[in-house]
Amino acid sequence: MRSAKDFFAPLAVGAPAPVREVPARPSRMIHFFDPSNPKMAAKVPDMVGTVDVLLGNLEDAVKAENKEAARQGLVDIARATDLGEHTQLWTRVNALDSPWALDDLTTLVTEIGDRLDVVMVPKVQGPEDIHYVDRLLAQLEAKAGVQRPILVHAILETARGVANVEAIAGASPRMQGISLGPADLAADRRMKTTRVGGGHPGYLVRQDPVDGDVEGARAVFQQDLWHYTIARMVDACAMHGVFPYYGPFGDIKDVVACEDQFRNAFLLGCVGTWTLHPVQIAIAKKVFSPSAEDVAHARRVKEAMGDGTGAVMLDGKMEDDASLKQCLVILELADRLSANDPELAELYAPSNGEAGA
Ligand SMILES: CC(C)(COP(=O)(O)OP(=O)(O)OC[C@H]1O[C@@H](n2cnc3c(N)ncnc32)[C@H](O)[C@@H]1OP(=O)(O)O)[C@@H](O)C(=O)NCCC(=O)NCCSC(=O)C[C@H](O)C(=O)O
Ligand SMILES: [Mg+2]
Repeated sequence: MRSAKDFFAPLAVGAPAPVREVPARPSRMIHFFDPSNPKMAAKVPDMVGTVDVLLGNLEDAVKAENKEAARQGLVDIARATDLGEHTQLWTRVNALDSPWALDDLTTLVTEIGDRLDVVMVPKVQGPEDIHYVDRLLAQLEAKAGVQRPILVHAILETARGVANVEAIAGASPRMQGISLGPADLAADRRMKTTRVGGGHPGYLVRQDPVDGDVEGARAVFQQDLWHYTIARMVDACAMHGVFPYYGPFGDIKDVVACEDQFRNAFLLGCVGTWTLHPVQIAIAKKVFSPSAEDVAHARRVKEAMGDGTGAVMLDGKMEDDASLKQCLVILELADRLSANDPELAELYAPSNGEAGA
C-alpha cells in the first residue's frame, strides 16, 4: 500500500507534480470523434469553442484496421488545431489488454502530451489498472518533458469495475472522473438488452389490477436501468473529489429520450455526458447548464437565508442550511459556466430588483 505521504509525489523522476485538486473546468459534453474518419476530423476545427471537450476516440467504434490511422490522426489534429481557452482535448485509448494501448499512450504522451488534458481509460476493472496508467504516464511525461500532469478518466463498464468503483475513484491524484459505459457494462453483466444506453420498454412496473381484473387496462411505468449504477458512481466520485458523467446514448434520432437520460444524470449529480453526434451537443449544453429559473430561485434562497443558518419560509416552502447548500451548488456552477460563456452570463444575470449572487 502506498503511504498517504507519497500520494502527491511524482511517480517518476522528472514528471510533473500531481494535482491536489481536480480542475473544475466545464465538461458538459465530451464530444467523441474518430480521428481516422476524414469527414469527422474535418469538422473538429469548427467545433472548438462550441464543445467543452473534444475527445479523439481510439477504442471501440474505430475499426481495427484504422487504429494506427486514428492515433496518428489525433496527433495531427492536436498539432494543427488551436483549441483556445475553453475547449479541452481528451482521448480514449484502447483497453489495457488490447494490442494497441501501450502504443496509444506512448505515442500520444511523447508527441502531444503538452496538449492533452485527460486520458480516458476503458473497461477499468479496479485500482490496479489506474496504478499502471499512473506510473506509465509519469514515465512518459518525464521522458517528453511534459510540464503539467495528464489526468485520467475511467469508464465504468464491467461488473468488477462497478464493485471497485470507490477504489477506482480514489486510486490516484490523476483521477479526473468516471463515466458510465452502459453498453459494455450490460454485456459484462449479461443483461438482456441490445442497446447503447437509455431505457428499455420491458423494464417496468405495472399498476396493481383494479378490482382483481388482471386483464384490465393498467398504467405501466418504465424504470431506469441505470439508476443504481449512476447513483453509486456519483457517490464514489463525490467521496473522492472527482467528477461523474453519463456516457453514450446510442439512439441518435431519439433526441427526446436522450434529453431525459441526460437530465436524470444531471439531477443525480453528473457534471456532463458523452455526445456521439453533433445533434447531441445542444442537448447536453441545455441539460448540464442550470436553467435561468433554477439560478434565480437559488439566489432568492441565498438572499432569504441571510447568514446561512436557521429556517425560513419562501413561497410556502421551508428553506434551511441544507437547501441553501444545494442552491450554492447551482450558483457555483452558474458562475463557472458564465465565466466562459457570455450568453449564459446574460441569462443568469440578476434581473432588476433581484439580489446578485
Ligand atoms: C453515429 C454515427 C455513426 C452517425 O454517423 P453518420 O451516419 O455519418 O451521421 P450523419 O449522416 O447524421 O452525420 C452528419 C454529418 O456529421 C458528421 N458527424 C457525425 N458524427 C460526428 C461526430 N461525432 N463528430 C463530428 N462530426 C460528426 C458526419 O460525418 C456527417 O458529415 P457530412 O457528411 O460532412 O455532413 C457517427 O455519429 C459516429 O460514429 N459517432 C461517434 C460514435 C462513437 O464514438 N462511438 C463510441 C462511443 S460509444 C461506446 O463506445 C460505448 C461505450 O463504451 C459503452 O460501453 O457504453
Ligand atoms: Mg465501451
